[in-house]
Amino acid sequence: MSGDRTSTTGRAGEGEARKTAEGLGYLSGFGNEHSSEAVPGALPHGRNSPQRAPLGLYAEQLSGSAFTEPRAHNRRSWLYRIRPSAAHPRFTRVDNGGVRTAPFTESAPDPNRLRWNPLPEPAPGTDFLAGLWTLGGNGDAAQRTGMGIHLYHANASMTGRVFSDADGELLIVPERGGLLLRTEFGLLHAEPGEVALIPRGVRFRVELLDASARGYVCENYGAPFQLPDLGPIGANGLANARDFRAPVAAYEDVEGPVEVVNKFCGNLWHATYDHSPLDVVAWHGNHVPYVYDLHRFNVIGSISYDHPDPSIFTVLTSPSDTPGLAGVDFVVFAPRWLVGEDTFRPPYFHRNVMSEYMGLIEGAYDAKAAGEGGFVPGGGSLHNMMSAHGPDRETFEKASAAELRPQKIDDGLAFMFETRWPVTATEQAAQASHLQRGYDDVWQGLERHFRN
Ligand SMILES: O=C(O)Cc1cc(O)ccc1O
Ligand SMILES: [Fe+2]
Repeated sequence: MSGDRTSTTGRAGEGEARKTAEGLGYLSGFGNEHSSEAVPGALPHGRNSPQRAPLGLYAEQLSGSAFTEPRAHNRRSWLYRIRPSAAHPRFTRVDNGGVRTAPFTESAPDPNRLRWNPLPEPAPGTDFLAGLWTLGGNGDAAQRTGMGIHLYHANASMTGRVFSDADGELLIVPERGGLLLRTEFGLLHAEPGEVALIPRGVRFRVELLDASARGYVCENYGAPFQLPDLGPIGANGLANARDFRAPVAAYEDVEGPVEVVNKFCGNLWHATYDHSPLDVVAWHGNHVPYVYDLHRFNVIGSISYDHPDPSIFTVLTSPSDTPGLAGVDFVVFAPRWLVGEDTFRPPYFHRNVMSEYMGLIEGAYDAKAAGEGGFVPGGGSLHNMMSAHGPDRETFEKASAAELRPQKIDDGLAFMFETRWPVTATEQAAQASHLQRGYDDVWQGLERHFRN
């Protein structure tokens, strides 16, 4: 793909960005050593940092792991750009808007089950960054542990500004409205049902492909997401590595003021550059943005009896220092067949040492009644460490009486951010008007059936 020389930022709803998003080229594979050049000859061969980089470009390394981390976890990319990133003026603080960062100390961690409706309509002219709203999280961004859970609701493209997050990588889960992500590495297109990942520190701009856009973001402060081990599942299955797509190089050669907003240790800082930092003409490496279509997930489940634990639905995992204990797992509940014999098929009643934030991308979820005031697309639930939850009354009654024929669950797409540390809600989330204050009621009226 040739260099995208000019910035076509476009207004929300304009066809321009969608046209650009269609037919984008991609590089396939997870964690690969990719390479890409927007102009032939821009990528040096045989070395990373020649005395003079090709075409008068500057060579720059972007490290996503310590230099010394084991090869299997080492992440870095080499960027060949019009100006080095170092050529920038001083950053100064700007208002954090709705963005909050760990440690989350504004409110006490709450053992109650919490559920929210979707974010309210934003004011006209709200872009992705202005529309980011933090629900809560855990850990400590400066210690590089834990995560932030955000939602976004935007009705304008980012124009004249780009964003980067030093605190963590961003897993963007669109629920409504397509996104065109212009990154230092090239362009990514993410529709609802797909997810996009922007690595720590990578500059990007979000353009809307529809009049508005809504979704979820997991800001992972910890180790970069990786594919889970498959163990006895074997060499294939769950999210297959080849279905992850990285962009091909595309650059902007824009001289003129561009606002760069940098999230650093919980605060937003900005500087006005005299050029666009999306000026990378070629790159190679494995610290790269990517998109993944959740419909490609190979769902594995029980073909005999019982409801398996949802760890088999793990798309990506961010390991912590303890093997098997994730800082955060990204889990998807994708269309699948249920065939279990003599089995209560929806999610079971449970209390979990892990904490679970769930969102809904489309349709309904099989443990919860759908519809207004329930678990709806764009809404979310938080079931913190050891809080008792599971099917609501209506689901329990139906599933206990259902005839156990093979059943296709294909009316929804839900996901979970599951984490080893309790999630503390922000003050704005704890007080939000869109918090469902009667959520506990869904488990009221579960009748006593005991006979002795
Ligand atoms: O609470 C939830 O709905 C998530 C979940 C799903 C499942 O199938 C089993 C356990 C679990 O926590
Ligand atoms: Fe659960």
